Amino acid sequence: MMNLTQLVLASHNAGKLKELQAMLGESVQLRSIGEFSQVEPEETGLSFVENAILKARNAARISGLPALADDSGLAVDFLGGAPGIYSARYADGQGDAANNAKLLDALKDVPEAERGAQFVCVLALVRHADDPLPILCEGLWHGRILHAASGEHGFGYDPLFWVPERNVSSAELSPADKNQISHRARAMALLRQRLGLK
Ligand SMILES: O=P(O)(O)OP(=O)(O)OP(=O)(O)OC[C@H]1O[C@@H](n2cnc3c(O)ncnc32)[C@H](O)[C@@H]1O
Ligand SMILES: [Mg+2]
Repeated sequence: MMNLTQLVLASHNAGKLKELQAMLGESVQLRSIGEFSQVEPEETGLSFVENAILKARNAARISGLPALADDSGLAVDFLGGAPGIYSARYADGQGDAANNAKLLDALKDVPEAERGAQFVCVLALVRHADDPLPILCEGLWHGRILHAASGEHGFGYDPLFWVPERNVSSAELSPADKNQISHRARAMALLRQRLGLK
């Protein structure tokens, strides 16, 4: 179908690169789009799917390689699904710590039973910039938002995301464990199937 020994990852997020490369193993080498350009495309889509496709096309255009994009985020029930596709920009671009502080504040007096949330991941793979048939795979991960940060692993909202099936925060999971059960792991398992890998 396509030469999959090398793919460019359409992401400037080092945490995603690490997780996705670990999931793919050695048969596929992921090259960061950062090798080709430091300019991040504007994420103008209204859905994870649209933003993933937009990022993948942009990276394929810049690199000349097939491109994989990951658009992900945290959808909090009490906030009607926010921050959702705006998760990275929740605190106006001030970064992970500010995003987490804003989320804790928004849920300050919200009781346990109403703190449900899900991580969402959409992976988009395009063979070239104008690919009319991108491969799309999604994964969800259900959990709850903690009252305080806990754990040192992972990135982003991991310290605030309680994982019911393990009784720890997702930042307390080992990287290998997170990569077995996360939203990204589920999306990647589907992608591997679609590509006939493994
Ligand atoms: O767009 P790229 O360059 O890939 O990098 P990004 O960090 O901007 O990525 P997104 O636009 O997809 O935004 C995802 C947001 O959701 C958060 N997020 C996604 N997956 C996560 C995970 O596994 N653990 C913790 N936070 C996660 C992440 O920290 C960002 O704030
Ligand atoms: Mg982004």
